[in-house]
Amino acid sequence: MGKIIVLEGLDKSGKTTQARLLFDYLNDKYPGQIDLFSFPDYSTKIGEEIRSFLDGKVQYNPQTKHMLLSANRWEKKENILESLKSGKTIILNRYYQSNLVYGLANGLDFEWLSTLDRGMPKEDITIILDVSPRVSYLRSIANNFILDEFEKSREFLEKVRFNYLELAKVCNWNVLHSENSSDIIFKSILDIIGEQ
Ligand SMILES: Nc1ncnc2c1ncn2[C@@H]1O[C@H](COP(=O)(O)OP(=O)(O)O)[C@@H](O)[C@H]1O
Ligand SMILES: Cc1cn([C@H]2C[C@H](O)[C@@H](COP(=O)(O)OP(=O)(O)O)O2)c(=O)[nH]c1=O
Repeated sequence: MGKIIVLEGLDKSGKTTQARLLFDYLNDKYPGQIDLFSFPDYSTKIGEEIRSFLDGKVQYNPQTKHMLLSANRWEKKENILESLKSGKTIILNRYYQSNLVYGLANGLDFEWLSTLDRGMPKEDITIILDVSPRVSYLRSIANNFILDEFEKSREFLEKVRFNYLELAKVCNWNVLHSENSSDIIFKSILDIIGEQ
C-alpha cells in the first residue's frame, strides 16, 4: 500500500475507534506494514503544553495555540518519513486538516494556517467522519468525558463542522456520514481506501 490515510472529524466523531479498527484490519492483511500516529501527540514537551491550554491551565492567544499544534506535527516529521521510506502505510488520527478547520473557527487566516504545515508529508486520502455537534456532545456526556477548551461551545463546533464540509468540496476530502454504527462506518472507510 504505502499510503497516508488521514481520519478527521469533530471531537468524538469516532476517529480513534475507526483508526484502531483500520490499523488492526490492515495490519492483519499486511503484517508489520502499518503505522498509526495520533495528533495532538501529548507525549512530547510541546504536547504537554497543548494539553495544558486545552485544559484551561495556561492561556495563549489563538496564533500561539495553532502554532504549537503544528509544531507538534513537525516534531514527528522524521518518524513519519521513516515509516514512509520503509514502504509502510500510515494512518493519521487528525493531521494538519484539524488546524485549518479549528484555526479558521478561531478567526485565523487560511493562508497563514496552511503555511504552518507546509513541507509536512502530503496525505493520499482524507476521510472526514461527519457528526453533528449534538452527537459529539451526547457521546461526551454518555462517557463522562471532560470537555476541553475547543469542545465547550456548540456554536464553535458548528463552525468547525461547516469548515470541514466547505473545505472538503475544494480539497478533495471524503465526507462520511458517521452517526451510524461503527461497523457500517468501517465498511465505508474500506470502500474509500479500496481495501474492501
Ligand atoms: N459509530 C459510533 N456510534 C456510537 N458511539 C460511537 C461510535 N464510534 C465511537 N463511539 C463512541 O464515541 C466516543 C468517542 O469515540 P472516539 O473514537 O474516541 O472519537 P474521537 O477519537 O473522534 O474523539 C467513544 O466512547 C466511542 O466508544
Ligand atoms: C491536531 C489538532 C487538533 N486540534 C484541536 C481539535 C480538538 O478540539 C483538540 C484536541 O484534539 P483531540 O483529538 O480532541 O484530542 P483528544 O481526543 O486526545 O482529547 O485540538 C487543532 O485545533 N489543531 C490540530 O492541528
